[in-house]
Amino acid sequence: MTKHAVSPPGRQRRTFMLAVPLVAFALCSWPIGETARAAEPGKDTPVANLPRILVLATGGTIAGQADPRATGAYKSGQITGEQLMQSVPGLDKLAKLNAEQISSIGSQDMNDKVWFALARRIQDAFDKNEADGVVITHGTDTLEETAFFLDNVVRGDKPVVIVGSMRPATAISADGPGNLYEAVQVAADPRSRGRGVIAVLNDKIQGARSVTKTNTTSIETFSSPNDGPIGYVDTAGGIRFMTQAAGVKRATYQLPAGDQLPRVAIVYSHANMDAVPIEDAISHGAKGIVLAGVGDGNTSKPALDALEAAAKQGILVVRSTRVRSGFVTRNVEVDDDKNGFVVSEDLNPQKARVLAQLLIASGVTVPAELQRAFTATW
Ligand SMILES: NC(=O)C[C@H](N)C(=O)O
Repeated sequence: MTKHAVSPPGRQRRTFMLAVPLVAFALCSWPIGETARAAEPGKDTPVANLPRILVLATGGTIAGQADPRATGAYKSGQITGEQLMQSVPGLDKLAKLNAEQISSIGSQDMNDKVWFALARRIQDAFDKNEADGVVITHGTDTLEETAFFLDNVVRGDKPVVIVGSMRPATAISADGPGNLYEAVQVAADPRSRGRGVIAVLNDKIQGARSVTKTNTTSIETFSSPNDGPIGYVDTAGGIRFMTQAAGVKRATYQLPAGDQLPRVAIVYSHANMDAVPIEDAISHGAKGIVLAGVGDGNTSKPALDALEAAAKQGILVVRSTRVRSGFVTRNVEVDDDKNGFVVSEDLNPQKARVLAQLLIASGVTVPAELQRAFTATW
């Protein structure tokens, strides 16, 4: 050890006292690029300069209220979007807000009618330049399907953010107000443009293709098993985008006329699987069948035979998986080329179903084209 390796105690203290303010100054003035908060509207932004955010309320637990029937019981979709916004202090400093009620349902009741109404309203608001961004308040049960549907049918690059909560508005430590605040923060931020429909819950920003609900009741429920969040947001630190969302579409498909998508069934595979659920789906008029297969989108011999027969009848058969992460790959244990099947890649069964519906509605039948539609750019 040299004699300079250990400084005398007085010098150490002086160096330390000098270093602390220097480091603090450096940290405060460090240019933090994408994380910079300057782009975000704040308390000093004049109202006239605030972005215009259209809030479309659909119901869900975020709008839920306690039900006296039992402790912990509640009903979804009890309060309006307007009431929800009023319960969040400081929201009006982030954006000029305008709320519209599209529906008041738990998202277990989400349906094509509400999807079409949402898609048409958002498109109209963007086409007529009525809004700089949209926030959709939604139940969490089917939030990922709505996000994915809208990503495929709403054109443009203005932010569309979907938000929900796991605890009703009347709960102790309700997560809705914080989530809504962060959703508006993200929708109001120009850096959110061009990222497709994004979900904001519990401080995470996640892409429509990847995001999925992974826990029945915890507030830490949404994750993106194959690629993780695209960014983070919190009321103190602002927004940090880390990466681009996978497979961003923001419209490839036209909304079909009317307000209904073609019937596509999801068939869940398991041990000792027979062909009955597949035959049922066909007899009820399914135009497509998505297999929530075991492993890499596999299923039993009788079920495979029934699916092959379905594909021969012109029913679109998509192999997905009941496994939470990973990809379903073509022609591994199943001969997709021979059977006329499509694989869902990373799309879970519920999202593969939405895409199958849009493809059928668009009249796409060429196998290579169908398969291409399921393949994301990574
Ligand atoms: N946390 C929730 O929002 C669940 C509720 N069932 C819904 O999806 O509307």
